[in-house]
Amino acid sequence: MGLELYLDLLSQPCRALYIFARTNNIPFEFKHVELMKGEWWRRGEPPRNPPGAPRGVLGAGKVNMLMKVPALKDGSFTLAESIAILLYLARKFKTPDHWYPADLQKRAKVDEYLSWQHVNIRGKGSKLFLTKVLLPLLTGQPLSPEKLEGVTEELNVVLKQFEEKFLQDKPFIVGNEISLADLVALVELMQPVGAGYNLFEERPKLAEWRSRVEEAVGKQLCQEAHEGILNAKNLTADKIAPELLEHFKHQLLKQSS
Ligand SMILES: N[C@@H](CCC(=O)N[C@@H](CS)C(=O)NCC(=O)O)C(=O)O
Repeated sequence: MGLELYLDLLSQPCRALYIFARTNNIPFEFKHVELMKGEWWRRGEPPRNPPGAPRGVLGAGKVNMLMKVPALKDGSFTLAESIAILLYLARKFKTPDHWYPADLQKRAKVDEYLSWQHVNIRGKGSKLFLTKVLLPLLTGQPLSPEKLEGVTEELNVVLKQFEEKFLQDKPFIVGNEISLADLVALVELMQPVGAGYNLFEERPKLAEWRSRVEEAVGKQLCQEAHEGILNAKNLTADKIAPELLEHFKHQLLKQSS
């Protein structure tokens, strides 16, 4: 059995894997897990999965023990966590060195960004997306300008750090060539763009970096991977599984309290 990747391209880490695998000609079977339909949600455990409810594509934890996307299955081997999966693919398929350089210090700089981004770029970008796109669907009310300003400001703080501390004046995060750090950064930065906050507009340095990253992996591939998220502004509540809406409601209310 060949390599399987369980993905939904609305998810940032899934897009990173998809683009990485495609741009490096890594053969894989695309297993689509529809997040908005709550497929991942059916974990086989109450109260999330009432008795008799269908099991999701992730097979109640058999493919990803954490029941999230992305997930990898390679024969009988399974793996969770996008960064671990990216590294597994880079090593197994011996992708070009620049993605995860053998040079000790260059590699450490990739690791530095990958370690930082989780609660910073990813955390704040996801929060803006959930607040701007999903919260109004849950409450049926437009978002208050104060709330929007608050989450946007949190994101702006980490964007400034990204630009000034990580990117500086280099073409890519680790110098002259694209690495996993750039790819992971790009997919995360596109999430707020999908929510209607075009953060590149007033940041020419980031906009130029974005073009370089897209050029390096292929503009068409990037466009294809981001098509869904760039239409996310048009999401309506009826497209989202009710249990998922309920979950997000709790999550967002907790975050904003
Ligand atoms: N740290 C994980 C994050 C995975 C993750 O949060 N996936 C989301 C989609 S972006 C998901 O499956 N959410 C469903 C859930 O939280 O149960 C990774 O990088 O793979």
